[in-house]
Amino acid sequence: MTEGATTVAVRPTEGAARSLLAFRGVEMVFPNGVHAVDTVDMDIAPGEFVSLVGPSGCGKSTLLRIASGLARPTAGEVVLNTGHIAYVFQDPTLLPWRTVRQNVELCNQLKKLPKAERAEKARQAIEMVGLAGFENRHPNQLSGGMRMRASLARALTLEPEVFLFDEPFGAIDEITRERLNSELLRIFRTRAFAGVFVTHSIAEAVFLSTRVAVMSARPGRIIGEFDVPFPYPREPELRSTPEFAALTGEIGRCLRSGAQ
Ligand SMILES: Nc1ncnc2c1ncn2[C@@H]1O[C@H](COP(=O)(O)OP(=O)(O)OP(=O)(O)O)[C@@H](O)[C@H]1O
Repeated sequence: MTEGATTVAVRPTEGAARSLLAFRGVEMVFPNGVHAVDTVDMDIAPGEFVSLVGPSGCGKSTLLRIASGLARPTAGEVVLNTGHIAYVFQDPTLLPWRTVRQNVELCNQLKKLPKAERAEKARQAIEMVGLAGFENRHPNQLSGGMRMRASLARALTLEPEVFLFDEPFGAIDEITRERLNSELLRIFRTRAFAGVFVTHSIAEAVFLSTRVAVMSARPGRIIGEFDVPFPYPREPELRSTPEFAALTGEIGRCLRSGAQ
């Protein structure tokens, strides 16, 4: 499900250069004593697409949940300089009894937008994710990749300035995943949101991002940040260049050093 504008602290934007989303000393210890996240400081500026990679259970999803306001940190704070935030999960969470169009309209229906306006926003989002012609299908009539496109379209109708992705393509086959990566980049450049993307794939992180942040094993903290120098638009062939391999290798070494 996509989320509205709820978070720990929402402050008005004062200048274009400031961060849209900032983690300030964020720490998370669950009531059962699990220390999931240890002092994370990170800024995400407009135009940035930051991927988070780290060992399983290091607190990546927890950080996204905190950023979206779904969870409250036990120390520190998240500062969100926009009210427009959206979130997509690995599970597309579509309502099976609603068509693609009805699913994509859902958030704006809940926000009580006039019917014509929400229909137009849904039409644009469906077109943007390449689902035009499939509006009247139900989720069980779609492939996994198409369901994820529908989930993306639903989030896009919120016109997010900050877009959080929790491993959205993790359950999708390699070829479809690469195609969805390219399409997500096109949408990123058209809609100009700031992205935070959780993935287990270093190659996916490098292909998509302006920056990759590496987390240690639990309790997760940021142990390395890597700027990705490749200009956009990025073509799929980028993945087979020596420069791409060198950067993924460097990030892999950092990841292993913190994996314990
Ligand atoms: N509500 C909760 N109560 C207690 N422990 C939790 C809760 N939610 C998550 N955890 C634990 O916190 C740790 C971090 O979980 P989280 O889902 O954030 O990790 P992750 O890095 O996203 O993992 P993965 O890569 O496997 O998806 C895990 O050990 C998890 O079991």
